[in-house]
Amino acid sequence: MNEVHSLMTSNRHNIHSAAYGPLWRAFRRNISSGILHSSRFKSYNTATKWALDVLKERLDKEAQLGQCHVQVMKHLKYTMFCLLSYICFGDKLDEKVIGDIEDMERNIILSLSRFNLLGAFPKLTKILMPKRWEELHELINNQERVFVPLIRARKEKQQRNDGVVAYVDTLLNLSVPNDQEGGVRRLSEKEIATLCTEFFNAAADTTSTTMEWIMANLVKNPKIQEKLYSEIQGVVSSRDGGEEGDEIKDEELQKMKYLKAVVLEGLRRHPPAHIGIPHAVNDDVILEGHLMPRDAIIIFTIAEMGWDPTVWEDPMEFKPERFLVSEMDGLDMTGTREIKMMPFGAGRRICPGLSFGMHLLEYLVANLVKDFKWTARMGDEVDLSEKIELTSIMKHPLCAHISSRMA
Ligand code: HEM
Repeated sequence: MNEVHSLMTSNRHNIHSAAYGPLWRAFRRNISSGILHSSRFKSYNTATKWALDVLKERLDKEAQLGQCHVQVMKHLKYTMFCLLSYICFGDKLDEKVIGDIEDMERNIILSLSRFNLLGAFPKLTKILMPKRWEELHELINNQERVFVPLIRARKEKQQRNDGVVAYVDTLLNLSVPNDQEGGVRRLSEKEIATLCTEFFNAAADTTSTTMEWIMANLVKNPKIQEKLYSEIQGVVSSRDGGEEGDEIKDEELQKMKYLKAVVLEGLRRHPPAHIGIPHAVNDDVILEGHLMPRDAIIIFTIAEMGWDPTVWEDPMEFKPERFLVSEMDGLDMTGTREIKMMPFGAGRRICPGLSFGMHLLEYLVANLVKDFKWTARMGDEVDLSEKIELTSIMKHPLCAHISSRMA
């Protein structure tokens, strides 16, 4: 792995990198059919419930301090880091450690594009840009300083068999082809640290950004929020007397068609990635009469697909009802049958976190709407202008007024 890949493996102008392929493929398989497969969701119940409690507590606290106004995004981000660190290392981490991971990942994201040139021309840039190389090494050292102790602690716990399967366990057990000597080998601690960064960066921003957009639209459209709340109440009030807890559970989420429609509409109207990660064509392909030459770089315009007026009526409006009509039943988001929208990409490189991402969005939206009424601040309009960072974020972050529904 070269130094630039040591920050994020998918930071690719290495799309063609044969040397990198096997490790990346093993990582993908490990996520989609292993740690984040839908059969595992139940085993994350403790983690998701904990993250939800942290989120509600933080929202409550800020609301009490600031006349019920909350800056939503910072809490969503922190919540995602709580949840992902639990899944990654198999336990609740301290606030300080979670904060360190969040800061470190943010620094990496913000500076990643500065290192593309180093990866493309390492020899030349080592002479011409020594400061930038120093900066890169500093980020890599920091990544290892934060993650390696956590990886080692997890390794020890794994030996004591605590009954939890953490993401890091699956990486410690992973075998990848050994390029130099043939056969297979285990991942080094440094490689595992890089894959942890990949995991946090792929999952935290995408999910929290989408959550913020959905909540902003629910604030802007009180009727949609009330319709969703009615659905939630309907499901919750039909609980058997014996059912415990006030949190909405997986089985209950399955019964909520309008909730799913709200989440899908959020992903269609505000996909966090406006364009996909660049892909390359393996061989010459003729597509609808156009030649795509071998090695051509292809970038899918994800947002434009979801806004196509020939496919979607009033595409720029937020209308979850469009997903309730029969033609939308079983909408294919994997690109296997058709592509109407592809917020998670499509085909072989589709997001391996699709099912988990959808599950999380439904779980968080349902529970936040069940417990709080979300409204705009007095005299304030929710502004849905966008700004592109790593993902497409709200130019004016959502600041909402919340009030407890229990009162
Ligand atoms: C709202 C939630 C999410 C959205 C909208 C989303 C979207 C995407 C998109 C558009 C891609 C690029 C696909 C392509 O190259 O064609 C991607 C890749 C990826 N996503 Fe997600 N994602 C989400 C959540 C997650 C989660 C929870 C994880 C868990 C770790 C995850 C892990 C990844 C990884 C590892 C890749 C790179 C896959 C590869 O290059 O082969 N994502 N995601």
